[in-house]
Amino acid sequence: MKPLIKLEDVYYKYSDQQEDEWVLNGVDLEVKSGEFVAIVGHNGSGKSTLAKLLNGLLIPTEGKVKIGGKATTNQEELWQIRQEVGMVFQNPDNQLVANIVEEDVAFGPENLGLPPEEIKVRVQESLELVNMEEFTRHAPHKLSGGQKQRVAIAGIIAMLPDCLVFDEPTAMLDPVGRKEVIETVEYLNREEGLTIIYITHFMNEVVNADRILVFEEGEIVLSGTPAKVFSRVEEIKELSLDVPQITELAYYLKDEGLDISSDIFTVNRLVEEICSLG
Ligand SMILES: Nc1ncnc2c1ncn2[C@@H]1O[C@H](COP(=O)(O)OP(=O)(O)OP(=O)(O)O)[C@@H](O)[C@H]1O
Repeated sequence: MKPLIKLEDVYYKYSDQQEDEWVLNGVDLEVKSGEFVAIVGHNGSGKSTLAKLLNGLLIPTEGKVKIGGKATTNQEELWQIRQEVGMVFQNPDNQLVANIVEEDVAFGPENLGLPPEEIKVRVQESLELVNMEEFTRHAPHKLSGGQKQRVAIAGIIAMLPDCLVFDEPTAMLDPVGRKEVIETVEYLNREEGLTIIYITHFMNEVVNADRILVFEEGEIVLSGTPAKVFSRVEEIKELSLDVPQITELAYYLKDEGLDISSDIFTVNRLVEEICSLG
């Protein structure tokens, strides 16, 4: 099966950068349809730039970005690519455009020129998918951060994309909002089969991803399942990143000689492992 997303030797630099100063430095990547891929890396490592390349907001300086076989460098296909790859950014306030939730979600489909009956169905279904159907007639500015972000997600999925790219969608939210958003993302991936690219600084948000890519200076320096990536505690720390606290605790307990697994992401699992030691 062809990958949904393919990056072929992608280099990127902004116009004000020096000749040899690459923000992305030869990135090769394939993402299959239905995969949940997390991207982590410290500030300035190129994550947001990569996100913007995925739906043609930016075009590679060198190399190619292909979505379902279509290259973002091909102007005629860009419109199609932008429908297939939906973007969700950090600040929900910047993504909400209307005064009533249902009008906000309808904005994208209306711009596609769809018939009103179809728009109505899409709005209803999208709000149900993010668990916000009770707020159809509410004013978006009166919602909590997590609720606003879920309305923003509904507005994107009403366009029926194949892939959702999240660029630090929980950075401005409190712990409750963060939980709401990550549960919604996981649900859309697991139950609706949407392909997810999820950029974050919070490692505990991506323990259920299929794959984690660690970025450093515009390159993928580490990749694999959460179990594989998080077991490299020292390497991750050298990159100024954190592993989930509970994984780190398990790592040091194991280092002290406790016979437990290295892929522990939850408190319950650590408790079980320790109790089973007898
Ligand atoms: N519009 C721009 N013009 C010039 N340079 C930029 C622009 N946007 C980003 N950069 C530079 O590109 C590099 C990568 O930035 P990018 O935002 O992709 O990193 P990031 O990993 O997403 O960082 P963060 O975690 O802080 O969001 C940084 O050095 C940044 O200063």
